[in-house]
Amino acid sequence: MPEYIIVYFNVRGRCEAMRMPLSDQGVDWKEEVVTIDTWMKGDLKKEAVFGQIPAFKDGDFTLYQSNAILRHLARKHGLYGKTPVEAAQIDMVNDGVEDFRLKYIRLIYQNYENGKEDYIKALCNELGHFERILSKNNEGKGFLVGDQCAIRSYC
Ligand SMILES: CCCCC[C@H](O)/C=C/[C@H]1[C@@H](SC[C@H](NC(=O)CC[C@H](N)C(=O)O)C(=O)NCC(=O)O)CC(=O)[C@@H]1C/C=C\CCCC(=O)O
Repeated sequence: MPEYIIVYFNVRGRCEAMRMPLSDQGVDWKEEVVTIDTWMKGDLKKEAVFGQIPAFKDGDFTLYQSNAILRHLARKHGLYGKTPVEAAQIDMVNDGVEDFRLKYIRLIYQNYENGKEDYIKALCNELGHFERILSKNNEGKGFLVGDQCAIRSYC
């Protein structure tokens, strides 16, 4: 029985960034897929610390906030760099991805028809930030930071 359970809607959304490292590291997990109807009943929302999912169950421990879940997995599975500086660099990239994700979510949920053209135009610049970070590590031949995979190397 896997010790990890991801509780989330039936979308990639905020959980694909967990699924890829777990899969690549050969770590098993179970999915508890939440339907909209179940969510609208309100029990799960009431139970959620901030009224939202994903939730991540690690044995008897349940964690909310997707970025906290990623950092938890990074610490547990050696994906958080070798030094405090490398961990801080990984946090910086994770926060950069969060900024990028929020722009995507605003586009999807608030401004799709009027915003999609500008969003696509800005994509090269947005992704360029991450390319420049990669290029600075071992002339782009390395990982995000240091000389090993990190939790944010996957997306
Ligand atoms: C009744 C509303 C159902 C919404 C389901 C829908 O699939 C939404 C998904 C998008 C949300 S995640 C769901 C949201 N949780 C959070 O925003 C958590 C934020 C927290 N800071 C964290 O964990 O980091 C939530 O619980 N909504 C319900 C509520 O009552 O508030 C944000 C996304 O990224 C999800 C997907 C967006 C687009 C889907 C595109 C296709 C894909 O990625 O597969």
